[in-house]
Amino acid sequence: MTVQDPILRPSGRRAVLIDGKAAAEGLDQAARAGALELTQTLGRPPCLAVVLAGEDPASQVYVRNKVRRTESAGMISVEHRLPASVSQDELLALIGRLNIDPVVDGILVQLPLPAGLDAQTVVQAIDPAKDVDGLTAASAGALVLGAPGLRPCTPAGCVYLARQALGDLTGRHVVVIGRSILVGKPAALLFLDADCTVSLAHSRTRDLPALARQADILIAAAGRPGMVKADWIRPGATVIDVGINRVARPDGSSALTGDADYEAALDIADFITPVPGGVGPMTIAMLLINTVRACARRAGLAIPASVAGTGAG
Ligand SMILES: NC(=O)C1=CN([C@@H]2O[C@H](COP(=O)(O)OP(=O)(O)OC[C@H]3O[C@@H](n4cnc5c(N)ncnc54)[C@H](OP(=O)(O)O)[C@@H]3O)[C@@H](O)[C@H]2O)C=CC1
Ligand SMILES: Nc1nc(=O)c2c([nH]1)NC[C@@H]1CN(c3ccc(C(=O)N[C@@H](CCC(=O)O)C(=O)O)cc3)C=[N+]21
Repeated sequence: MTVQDPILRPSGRRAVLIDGKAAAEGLDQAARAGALELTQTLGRPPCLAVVLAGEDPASQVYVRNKVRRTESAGMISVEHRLPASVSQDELLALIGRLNIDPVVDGILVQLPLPAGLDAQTVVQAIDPAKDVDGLTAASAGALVLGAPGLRPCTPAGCVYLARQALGDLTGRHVVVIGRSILVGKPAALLFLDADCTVSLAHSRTRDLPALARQADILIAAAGRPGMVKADWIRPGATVIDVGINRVARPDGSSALTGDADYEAALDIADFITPVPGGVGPMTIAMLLINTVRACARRAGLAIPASVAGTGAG
């Protein structure tokens, strides 16, 4: 598939949805096959430990789906839910225990952490061999250097979905909105690795709508519902919507929505990821794949063939 010249685009055609849920199911199968192979060799399944402090809504959605999918991929999921009042020292002590626990292969600390806790100190305490989120200095350094390592899951999912829609990404202009350590910054580096030309935008960027309009691929990762308007999107562009925002409905219930004005974007973009059903499921798929990889590496085994060509890095 290629992006069509906007002039040739038949009027009235709507954007093609990039089905993150279906892509994630395929990757989950690969992770499952890898987990089975490791279980047979090691006599125990790969194990992911998740630390959730406080009540961030996007994190709650993540944890719910992650536990289910880790288990259905034949891996063990251990959850550590802590109150928002947990101290930095308690959190560091827990990570210390998980680091030395021989049957824990992956450690993920949900971000953002509650106020008063220093996310950098906590994340950097994770053993890089277990850093399935790809956030430690060792993983981030490997990403910058182009060395092998565990890559951040959400950005890896964005690249995967962009490739699925567009094929080779060489030379495409990618505008990433958001520069967090979790999403925006590593996304910029991964698209750079895919030979894209990358602009990294943030809250101090001047004339963001004009910059966004130059994007062949627009990555929306600001956490601002509806921020990306129709006139921010170049006709024929691909929109990858990372935002997971819980918004109140008039009837008092709540819905998940992304950072793009989705309905309006459908008339302008050629390809778009929905929320839900886009990047979110891919994040979990990449996490499962990273857990299989971490488990194999820690045991000194080859990466199982089923996951070797997937993910990033
Ligand atoms: N789908 C998924 O799997 C995942 C989804 N998410 C979601 O993605 C979103 C972003 O997450 P995360 O990166 O952790 O969030 P952060 O809050 O850590 O970072 C947000 C970034 O967006 C920038 N930003 C905020 N407002 C604006 C604005 N008005 N104009 C331009 N830039 C802006 C900020 O700029 P500055 O640095 O200048 O402050 C910052 O760099 C959230 O909705 C989160 O829930 C996150 C992880 C995974
Ligand atoms: N250290 C860390 N790493 C993260 O990757 C991380 C994090 N902290 N904190 C929170 C955000 C958010 N996040 C999501 C992942 C998947 C879905 C997900 O499964 N979304 C489904 C939701 C479906 C539904 O349940 O409604 C979808 O979009 O289709 C959501 C949100 C990961 N994050």
